[in-house]
Amino acid sequence: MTTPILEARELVKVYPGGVRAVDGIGFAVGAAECFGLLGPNGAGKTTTLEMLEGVLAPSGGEVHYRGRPLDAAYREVVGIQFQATALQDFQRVGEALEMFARLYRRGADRDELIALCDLEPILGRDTRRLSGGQRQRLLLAIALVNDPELIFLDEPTTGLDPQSRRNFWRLIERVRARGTTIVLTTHYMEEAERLCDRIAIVDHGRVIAEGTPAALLRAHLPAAVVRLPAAAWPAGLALPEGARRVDATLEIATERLAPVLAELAASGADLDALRVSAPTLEDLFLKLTGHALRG
Ligand SMILES: Nc1ncnc2c1ncn2[C@@H]1O[C@H](COP(=O)(O)OP(=O)(O)OP(=O)(O)O)[C@@H](O)[C@H]1O
Repeated sequence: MTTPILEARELVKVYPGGVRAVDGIGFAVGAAECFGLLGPNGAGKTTTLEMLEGVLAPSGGEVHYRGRPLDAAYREVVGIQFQATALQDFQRVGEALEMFARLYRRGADRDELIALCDLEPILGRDTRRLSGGQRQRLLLAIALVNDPELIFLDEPTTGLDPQSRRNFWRLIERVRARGTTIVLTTHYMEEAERLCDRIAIVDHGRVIAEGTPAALLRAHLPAAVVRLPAAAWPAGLALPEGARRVDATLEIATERLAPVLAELAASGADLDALRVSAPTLEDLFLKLTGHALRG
């Protein structure tokens, strides 16, 4: 990791009524890094993010920015992607941008921001008449309006169709390429794998694993899983080493694919229905928690 810019230290949040939403979360985010909090609904991601943003007071622990506790100057250097409810009725896209820009001393170059977030074609559009993807682009531009060093995105693509989600990913990649530090929450493992340099997997208010997606997968799961219908395997022939039957499928988890494929080819088995897959963060989550990410 590069120099930490943001640190969560033993954060705890107990809501009135006793819900312990965050139960001792700690991690550090490097400058210019895209850091993801990945976890199922109710895991405590939003609560953690709001404490990092400085909008929710922790019940325990601290947030440090550049090595010091948060202070009044913090809101000038961070950008928060608000919910659509922050937009006012009878407001056009360009007007919304200007209204938010007036709240800060620092400001991004307006034309650059419009180009970055692809807002030119919809500047005159009523903010109530935007598609889901257009609304998210506007809310991202608003998060960037004070030219922040660090932005927070809470489930930025939830509810978007797959095409708009991919478009939004490209936009986040552009923002990251400019050197802006990004902290986001998501329950889409594909989003975390694609966008995040490092992730913390959160469950029941705690971090259960942290690292780069690739390192986490390498540490906990085989490099590849080969699957073949069990019926395709020649009767009487011993199963390949490491193979196990899962219902009507033969599964071989392996670190080295080539010898496994060579053995299968030599066996005379019908390989037409053979499938090779790389484990995903979803598999990892299932392995670490015993329950599915989307469940
Ligand atoms: N204002 C609140 N008062 C009481 N309990 C709350 C409050 N906000 C959240 N919670 C509870 O805290 C826990 C964590 O919620 P949180 O929204 O942080 O999780 P999350 O991982 O962001 O989930 P989601 O993806 O559904 O937003 C949940 O059990 C939730 O019901």
